[in-house]
Formats: sequence, structure tokens, C-alpha cells
Amino acid sequence: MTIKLLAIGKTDSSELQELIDVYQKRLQHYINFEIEIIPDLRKTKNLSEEQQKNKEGELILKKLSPTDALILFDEKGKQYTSIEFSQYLQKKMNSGIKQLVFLIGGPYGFSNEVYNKASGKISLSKMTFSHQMVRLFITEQIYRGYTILKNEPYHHN
Ligand SMILES: C[S@@+](CC[C@H](N)C(=O)[O-])C[C@H]1O[C@@H](n2cnc3c(N)ncnc32)[C@H](O)[C@@H]1O
Repeated sequence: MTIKLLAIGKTDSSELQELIDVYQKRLQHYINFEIEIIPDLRKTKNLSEEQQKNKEGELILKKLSPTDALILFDEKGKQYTSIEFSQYLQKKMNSGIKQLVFLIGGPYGFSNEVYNKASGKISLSKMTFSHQMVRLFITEQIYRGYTILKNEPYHHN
């Protein structure tokens, strides 16, 4: 299985990008992990929130291949402990999925079409984080998950 983290808009902060790079590099030891950024929409001033979500949704759906399993990161999703999340990753690997795509929404979240396409929703917290910050949190949690699966001394309960 490969894992792709799909997100909208370049990471603005070089400090944040550096940290993401650290965990992304470490992850290559365990799994083929890729981050793909969909460029920000231009000229959004005249778009309603709904229109922006729909346009972003179209771009997102174009990026998926028919065999991908799409999981959304969403405040209203299911919450996991890090150990539960590591077990979740193991289950996905056992299920024969070719590519697991984790998706981060834009400033207003996801369109209905994207929700309909997804097979699950994961929440990091009931609080809302910026779409840029969650990239780091998710990448670190995937890394943490693999160190747990390998019994490596990174995670402490
Ligand atoms: C600024 S938030 C969008 C908030 C918007 N109100 C919504 O309903 O999704 C941008 C993206 O960051 C991610 N995100 C933010 N907080 C999150 C959380 N607590 N758990 C999971 N994902 C989160 C989601 O992918 C979300 O679409």
C-alpha cells in the first residue's frame, strides 16, 4: 500500500514545511508516502463558500484513481488514539488497498461530492486547525503510527 496526503495550497511557512519534511523523510523508511498539493484556486473573491468548495472538489476528484481509498480529515470525523490509529493503518494495509489517500480540505472544508466519494472521516480534535498546520500533525501521526507498529521507542503512552 502507498499513502498519499492530498491538500490544497502551498505551505506558506518555511518553518512548517521544514518540519513536514522531517517526518515525510522519516516515513520513507516504513512506507511509500507522498504529499501532493493542489494549487490554490485563483480569483476566489467573487465565489461563494459553496462555489469555492465545489471548484476545489472538482480538482480533488480529478486527482483520484478508481482504486484509491479516500479518507477525509474532518473535525466531525472519528477520533483515534495514536495506538488505535496505528491499528487502523495496519488494517488498511491488510485489506489490500493499493493507495490510501488522506485528504485535507480547503478553508471551508469539503463539497458534498467529496463527502460522497469518501469511505471514512478522521478527526484530530473537536477544535479547528488551519489547513496548513494539519499537514504537519497528520504526517507526524502517520510516522508515529508506523513506529508503534514496529515497536520502536518513539511513542510513549
Ligand atoms: C480551516 S479547516 C476547514 C474548517 C471548515 N469549517 C470545515 O467545516 O471543514 C481546513 C481543513 O483542515 C482540516 N482540519 C482542521 N481541523 C481539523 C481537525 N480538528 N481534525 C481533522 N481535520 C481538521 C480539515 O481537512 C479541514 O477541511
